[in-house]
Amino acid sequence: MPGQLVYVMGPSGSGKDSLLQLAASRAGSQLRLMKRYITRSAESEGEDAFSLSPDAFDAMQARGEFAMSWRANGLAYGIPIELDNLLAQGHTVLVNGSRAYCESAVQRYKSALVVLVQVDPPLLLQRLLQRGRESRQEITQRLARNCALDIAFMDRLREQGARLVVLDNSGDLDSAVTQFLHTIEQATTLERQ
Ligand SMILES: Nc1ncnc2c1ncn2[C@@H]1O[C@H](COP(=O)(O)OP(=O)(O)O)[C@@H](O)[C@H]1O
Ligand SMILES: O=P(O)(O)OC[C@H]1O[C@H](OP(=O)(O)OP(=O)(O)O)[C@H](O)[C@@H]1O
Repeated sequence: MPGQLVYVMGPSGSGKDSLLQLAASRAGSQLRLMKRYITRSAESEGEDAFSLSPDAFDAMQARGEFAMSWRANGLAYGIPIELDNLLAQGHTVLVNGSRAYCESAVQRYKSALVVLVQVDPPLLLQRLLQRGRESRQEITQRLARNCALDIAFMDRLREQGARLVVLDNSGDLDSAVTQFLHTIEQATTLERQ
């Protein structure tokens, strides 16, 4: 039985990492959360990711050790090729993705469930400030990225036949995670019928 990729994306600060961590802890072994390789200092708060230098990242990429990779926010992000093994073994795998990369992701993983996390815009700045990981300038750049992204990607994803779900995380995290897990359950049940 093939596995299911759940590709989660959304603006910085929308709560992707929080949703993924809590969903993975609630679901236990039923879900696998891919740990990312990011050229971000290991000291940075928040996401449990492998930290590596840009040169080390480029070397991994050159060796084909990433199933997916992209660059944004002055950083490089890699999803290890182990993802393909987990999917082949039938696992449901969660990935913290990128909106700018999502069309490439769906081209490679055609049955992916794409979850766009959304938050009321006024909340976004508040949450990024609350997280306290980025400088005010970096926060401004991340918010500006949202405006620069071509929102037609959602229509293009649907034209590609992608399964796209929008998840609102403006309320409490627990409710959003419950909705997220329910969405995954529905998608994996449908996929396997
Ligand atoms: N539903 C929520 N309610 C309140 N705070 C939240 C919620 N979801 C996430 N947060 C907080 O908002 C900040 C950004 O969340 P994070 O998961 O890092 O977002 P992303 O990974 O999308 O950048 C963090 O400080 C996190 O604790
Ligand atoms: O193309 P975009 O949708 O804008 O995403 C760009 C990158 O930013 C986010 O990661 P990161 O962990 O650096 O930021 P975040 O935790 O603040 O989302 C996201 O996971 C992507 O890797």
